[in-house]
Amino acid sequence: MSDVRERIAGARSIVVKIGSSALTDLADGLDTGRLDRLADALEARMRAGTDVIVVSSGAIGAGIAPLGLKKRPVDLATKQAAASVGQLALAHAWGTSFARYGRTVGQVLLTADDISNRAHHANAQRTLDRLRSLGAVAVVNENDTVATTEIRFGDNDRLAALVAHLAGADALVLLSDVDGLYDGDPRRPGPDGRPARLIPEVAGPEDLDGVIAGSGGALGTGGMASKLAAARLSADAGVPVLLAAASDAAQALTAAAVGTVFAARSERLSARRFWVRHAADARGRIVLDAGAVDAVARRRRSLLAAGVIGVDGRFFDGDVVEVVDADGRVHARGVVAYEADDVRSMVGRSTSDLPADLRRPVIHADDLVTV
Ligand SMILES: Nc1ncnc2c1ncn2[C@@H]1O[C@H](COP(=O)(O)OP(=O)(O)O)[C@@H](O)[C@H]1O
Ligand SMILES: N[C@@H](CCC(=O)OP(=O)(O)O)C(=O)O
Repeated sequence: MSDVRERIAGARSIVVKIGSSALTDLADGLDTGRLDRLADALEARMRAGTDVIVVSSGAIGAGIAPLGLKKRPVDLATKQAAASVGQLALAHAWGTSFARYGRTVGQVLLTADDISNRAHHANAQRTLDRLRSLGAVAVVNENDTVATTEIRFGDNDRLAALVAHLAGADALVLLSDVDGLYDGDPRRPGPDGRPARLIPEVAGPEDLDGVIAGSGGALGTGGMASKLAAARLSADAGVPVLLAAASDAAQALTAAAVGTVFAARSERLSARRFWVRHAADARGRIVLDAGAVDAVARRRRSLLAAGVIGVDGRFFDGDVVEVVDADGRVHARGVVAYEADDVRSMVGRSTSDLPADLRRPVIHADDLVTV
């Protein structure tokens, strides 16, 4: 067995994320039979000595039928209403299912802000840790009712990867309705007519060359692209990932011998660079000319005012901003040294033209992380 699979099979603490499609269907809502089988596999892993945190999607999917809706809502307010109805059913179902084993469940609802805000982050960490030490299983979901478009994780794959980082987990398991990563959307044949092929192991970004990550099903949110982004985030945090079908949960959670595994980086990104790249909300954008993009993204230089051609948003020194090219493509994120209006006054000027208090780089190389 590969080292990565061994690491996941032997992990002392894991985060297991379960997608909407594994727990709900459009017509009948929450499927408690499937949820029970997942709880069986999770309980078995806990009894084998592993700490488990569950990230469960499915609130919106579980709220559709009770509200008399015919399909997954697309507007934010109806999604939030469905999530508020469905979350109650979802948490109750997890509670009832684990009660078969005498196991208590704690509900933890988080937003993106809670992960980037230091105080909230510490509180969430403490709650998860205490639930674990009390023998209860945390069931996490996004706090959909208060999350707005700006602060939404957008998908629970990313939330799960951030929770794995926050909890210092040794592995992340993503359980979906697909049995792994394919080189193209498995629902469609590729351009040459052949069926998509399963990729058993992703050792690094080069293994993703040519892979087409398609959209999700009728109930899922992010599709394969959000799982790949979550796998990359986890790799940076030093956490290996297993992507498998929820119907294979028992095998996935014992020998990890199914699905696709993603190796972690051998050296995890420092906490600060990880935060800049993945966790912090960007407060604005700085637009660069082509020379500055090359200097910053390829040659890892500090960003100087001379290469800046535009500034978007209101931000202050110390905030995280996106560094984009003239077409809006994001190349890096960084901690900006000035507030937005100061950067606006510096656009295109060489350092020697600037007043003495504006001569530091707009973003120092140590504070820049490519994306
Ligand atoms: N390259 C790919 N490999 C595997 N699945 C893919 C790929 N591209 C698109 N998909 C689709 O992504 C879906 C899983 O994403 P999603 O529906 O968001 O799942 P979940 O609800 O578990 O988060 C699968 O049903 C699959 O059809
Ligand atoms: N918080 C939402 C999560 C939506 C979501 O990310 O779904 P999925 O892509 O199935 O993991 C819900 O519970 O419906």
